[in-house]
Amino acid sequence: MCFSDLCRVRVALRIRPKNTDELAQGADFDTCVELQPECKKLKLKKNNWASESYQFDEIFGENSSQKRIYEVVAKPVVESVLEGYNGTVMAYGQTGTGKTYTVGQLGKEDPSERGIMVRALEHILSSMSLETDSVAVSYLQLYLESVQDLLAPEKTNIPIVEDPKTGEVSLPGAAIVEIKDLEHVCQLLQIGETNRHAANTKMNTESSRSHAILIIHLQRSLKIKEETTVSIPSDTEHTLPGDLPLVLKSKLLIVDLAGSERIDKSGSEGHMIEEAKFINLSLSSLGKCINALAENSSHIPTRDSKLTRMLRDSFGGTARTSLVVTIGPSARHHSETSSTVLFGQRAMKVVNTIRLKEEVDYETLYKNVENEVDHLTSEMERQQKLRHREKMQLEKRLKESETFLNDLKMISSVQIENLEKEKHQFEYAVKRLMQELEEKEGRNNVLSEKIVHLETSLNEKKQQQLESFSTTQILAETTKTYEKKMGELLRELEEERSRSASMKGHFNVLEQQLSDARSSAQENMARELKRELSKITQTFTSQVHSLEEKISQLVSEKELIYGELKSTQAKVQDEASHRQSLEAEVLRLKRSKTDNCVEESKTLCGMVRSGSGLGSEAFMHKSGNLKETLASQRGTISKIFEEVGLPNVLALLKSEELEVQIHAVKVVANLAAEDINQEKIVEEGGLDALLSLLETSENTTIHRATAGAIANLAMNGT
Ligand SMILES: Nc1ncnc2c1ncn2[C@@H]1O[C@H](COP(=O)(O)OP(=O)(O)OP(=O)(O)O)[C@@H](O)[C@H]1O
Repeated sequence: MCFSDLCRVRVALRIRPKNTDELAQGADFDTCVELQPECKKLKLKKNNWASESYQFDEIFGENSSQKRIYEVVAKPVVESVLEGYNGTVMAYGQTGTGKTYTVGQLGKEDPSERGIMVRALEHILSSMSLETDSVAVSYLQLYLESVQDLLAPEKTNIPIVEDPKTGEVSLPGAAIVEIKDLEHVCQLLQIGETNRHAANTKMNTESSRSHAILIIHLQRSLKIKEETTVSIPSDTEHTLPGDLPLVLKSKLLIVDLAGSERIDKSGSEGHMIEEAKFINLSLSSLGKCINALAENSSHIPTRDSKLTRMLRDSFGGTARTSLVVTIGPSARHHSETSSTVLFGQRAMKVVNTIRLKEEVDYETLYKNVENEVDHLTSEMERQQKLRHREKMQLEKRLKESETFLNDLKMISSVQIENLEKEKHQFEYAVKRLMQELEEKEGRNNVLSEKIVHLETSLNEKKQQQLESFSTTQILAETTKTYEKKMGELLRELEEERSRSASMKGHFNVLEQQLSDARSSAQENMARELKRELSKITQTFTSQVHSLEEKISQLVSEKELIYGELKSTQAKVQDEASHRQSLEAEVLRLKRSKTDNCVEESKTLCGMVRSGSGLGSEAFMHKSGNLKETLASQRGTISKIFEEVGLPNVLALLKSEELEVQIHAVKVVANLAAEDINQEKIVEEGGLDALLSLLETSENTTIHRATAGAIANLAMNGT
């Protein structure tokens, strides 16, 4: 990428202050310059005859500071160099007029004395970043047409090479030292100054016989975007991928030319004359080139001297160029001053075509690519090693996994077999438990049925026992009544016996009377009495017989009742024991059922969730049913009682049909069980009816029911 611009060589004139030596030479120190600084014009005087005025870009008088000269002369060039253009700042003038002072003064003790070289580097360093940009210097001197390295004095005869295509001048072999900071700059310039060959001349003992050239190489980094088409010097277009390290390369030449004086004037002798010839050759060659450029000549004799070859770019080239021409004020040096002024005037006519050139930093690019290749190679090797290691590890793991898998398979097959066995065992156990459960359920059902049955029978037994107990009570009562009756009968018998005895006494009396009557002839009467007696006797005997029969009947009945009582008591006892055993059995069965249920629930826990729900619930249900039946019977009887009426029911006790009697007596017995009915039954003659039924009936059911009813009535307090 190139940008071109026309730029005239700028020329400033600097007038050195009056020299102390010159002043010492005479109070009439004559000057040859007439200065008009504000119009930047100078007139040269000779023998008080002033010549025409010469105009310069800037004229610095005796009191001009180093700083001012830098800012006017060098600063624009330095700024241009920082932008990427080449630049040149030169000092041209007679020996001792202050070229070195203007350009190379280090100003170690007084910074204000610093010349253009130090100030330019200071300016450049402050304007660049040394992280991305670089500043390097070469410090050379051209002495007797030989280029020497002031930073490496052993390097002499350094060739000057021109790029045939670009015209770029380079000095291969010259040291290029990268600058770190200003201190480093001063050190390098000091080294260069020390090494600069200086020959004593008559005019100036410290006069520079060589041309000193400081080359400052600048490289500033630029970045361009991807896929940018870049024109590169090989005239081929390349599309370079990625960010390219583009750079702006520029260089600044600061040249402190050797004195431009005439040989005879400088007083050079022998070796010195040779020096002066070469110096003048370079300078005259430079002057010729400038003349040719100023006259737009087609031929520029740059190849005539090494100086013009080195400065090829500075005049008529692509560099922005500033020239400081230095003159002394003394009239004695009028001709040198005049030639210097004319040199400057010609130089002002030279126009350069400054050109900005960006180029790919192939060195950096190469380094970057090389680094990238190194990095990629090492990364590739690392990756290969890593992959190899990973492969080895994976193979190892694969083997381990295979072994593990085989082991696992074996273990799994054994476990599967064991599990199969266990499964079969469990299935068998479950089946067995299910069977047991079913059996237990069956047993429970049977037990529940048994319980229900036993409950029913127990209730019946209870009822029977209750009835037996009532019968026993009735029998006891009846026995008591009979005993009482028997006592009464026995008393009657005793009375009869006593009456009989008294009758016997009376009979004896009568027999005595009879015998007396016999004796006294009252035989008729006796017969009468005898008949009467036999009647009485018969009556009595029959009465006695009947009584005795009654007694014997009562005794037999009593014995019968006793027997029945005993058998009833035995029955009651049996039934009581039977009931106890039944209750015990019921309890046992309940317990057994509860145990079975617990066992069932334990057995089926987590396997089969089921329950019969029978047993006690069923028993309760049955028991409830029984109670309900009794209650309903009682209700029915009460209904019959209310509807039929008690006298009618009692009348049925005397029915000739046994079934009717049985039902009637059961009704009465049930009624007699209720307290509220008892008095009514007695009032209605029920007790007598029951007693007569007990006497007359031979049916045991009637006996039992009647006895129960009598017992209930007998228990009534009232
Ligand atoms: N503007 C100035 N102010 C003060 N002193 C100056 C000035 N110019 C030159 N000098 C002094 O004059 C002397 C000669 O200067 P300088 O060496 O710079 O001349 P020169 O042109 O470089 O000579 P040569 O060509 O022989 O090297 C030095 O001592 C320098 O300090």
